[in-house]
Amino acid sequence: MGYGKGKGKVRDEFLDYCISRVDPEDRGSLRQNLLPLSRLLATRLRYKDGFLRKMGIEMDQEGWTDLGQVLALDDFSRWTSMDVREVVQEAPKAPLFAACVAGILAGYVVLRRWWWSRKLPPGSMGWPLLGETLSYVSGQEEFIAARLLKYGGTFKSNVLFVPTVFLAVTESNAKLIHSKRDLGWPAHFKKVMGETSVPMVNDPLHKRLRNTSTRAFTNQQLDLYLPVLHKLSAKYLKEWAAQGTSEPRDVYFQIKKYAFECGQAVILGSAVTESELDHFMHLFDTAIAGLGCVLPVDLPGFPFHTCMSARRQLGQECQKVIQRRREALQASPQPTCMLDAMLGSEEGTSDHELQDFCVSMTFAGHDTTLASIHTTLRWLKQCPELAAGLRAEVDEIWDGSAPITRGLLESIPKTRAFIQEVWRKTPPVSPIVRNLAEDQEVDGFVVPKGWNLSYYPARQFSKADDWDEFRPSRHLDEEGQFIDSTHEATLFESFGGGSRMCIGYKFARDEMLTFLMVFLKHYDMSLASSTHTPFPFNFYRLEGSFCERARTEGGA
Ligand code: HEM
Repeated sequence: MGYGKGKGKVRDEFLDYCISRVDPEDRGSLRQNLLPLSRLLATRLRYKDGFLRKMGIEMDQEGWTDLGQVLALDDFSRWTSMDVREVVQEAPKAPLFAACVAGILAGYVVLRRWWWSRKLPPGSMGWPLLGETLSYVSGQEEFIAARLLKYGGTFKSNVLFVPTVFLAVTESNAKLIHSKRDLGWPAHFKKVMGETSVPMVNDPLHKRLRNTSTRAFTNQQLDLYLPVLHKLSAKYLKEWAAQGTSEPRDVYFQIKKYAFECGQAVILGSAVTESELDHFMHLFDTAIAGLGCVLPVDLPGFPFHTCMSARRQLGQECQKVIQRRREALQASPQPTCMLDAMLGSEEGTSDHELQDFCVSMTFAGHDTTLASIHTTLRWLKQCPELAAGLRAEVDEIWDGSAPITRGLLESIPKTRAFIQEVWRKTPPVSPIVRNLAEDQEVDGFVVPKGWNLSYYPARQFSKADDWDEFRPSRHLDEEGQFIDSTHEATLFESFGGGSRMCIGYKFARDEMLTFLMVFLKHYDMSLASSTHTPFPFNFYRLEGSFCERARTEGGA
């Protein structure tokens, strides 16, 4: 019997033979000892030197020999159970076991790498761990467009510490990414945002929570929010204009507070007081900083602990509001805010889920609109002729004091087209991402389970004509009616798509339109500078000051 041949057979023969040689009462324990040993060694055993010499078996320098030699020995049949036990005791079980496992694992890793490297799209994975993250965060659009061009379409990279395949901009790839449902956020994101928050969870929890949350975004609910948005736009713009100075200043925090209050008033209701609002904003900002913690350890002394303490407090504050809204709904069942719509849900949403709803909607809705308002004002100031056209459109349909209604928002197609062009040209969130729950074939490549797929109709790869031109009229038809491109996935992907599409996109549009109507009707801004900030939200940060429109244009 040759060395290395018929290992299974050799093993079985050896085992059976040994067993047949020992006392019947010893057989159970001998089998127990021999089985793992023979499985691991297959055809090789290590013998005590003296024993092997006595048997006349040759060894290599390290004291190994061939089991075939042992079985071929004539006098093997004369081995006693003691001889067999000696063999068993001398066999080096543990080191060999470890060596075998390590060898198998190393082989597996090498083979898997080799196999995937043949199937993966082209591209560079960058530095170990860091990948190409730095180039990515310094300009996602440029990063993606440059590589789509270089690799002729779909390419791989490693960004934000996750191996990622960026998809070529095609209808089929847009469909593919929209058909995927899973997001692969780091575990600490979930702690910060809430274990039951819609943007963090995957199916089946995602499906249930998302279904319940859509109650807050029905057309009927959205109409309820318009007076709140109108009131807050009027209040803040008036305040900013009153503070107006000839000295330009960073308007980021002014606009942030406006966007935050709009979110809170619509999510939690107008019962939130001014001091509660400031407290909420502080807690919220401290908690959200946890997303960027490199060491997400929730123990005293770690920065993440401070963030999580704020997050726990935020949950408690939300709970107080939930209680208040419950009582208010008992007195008058008419819903006034998103939380009311959730409380009216028949599907039994727990208080914990309600708290996470409030936090996650604030997160998803407030920085995105904050970024959009900055960028809209920047484009307005860049394009004075377009701005004049929009003012004329608003002047024509609104006296500046009547309530802003759905009807009014729908009669300003140029303004709607303007906002859509702002979102096409400078999308606040980009690109959209899904995590793969199983291996996926894409454009003839295979992307392994656990990787991210990313899709973004960047620059010249967008299907927009003259993609670099800021031209709102592209969103108007021949009769001047607004063309909604929200679902045109090769042109416009600012709100994503499929079962994870932005749940608040209609509300975001209402907020932008309401703000813009009040601004265009009554106010103006002198812009000193605008600085492009690509990450984490893509927008232009502004320096300037607000003033009443009459001062620059001689009256509206
Ligand atoms: C200009 C404003 C906004 C932009 C550009 C924006 C953009 C996005 C994008 C790109 C996504 C991911 C979509 C996908 O992966 O397919 C998303 C998801 C989401 N957005 Fe928005 N969003 C905005 C405003 C809002 C507002 C105001 C709310 C709520 C009040 C909101 C709530 C959400 C939620 C809950 C998700 C997660 C949906 C899910 O995972 O099922 N967003 N948003």
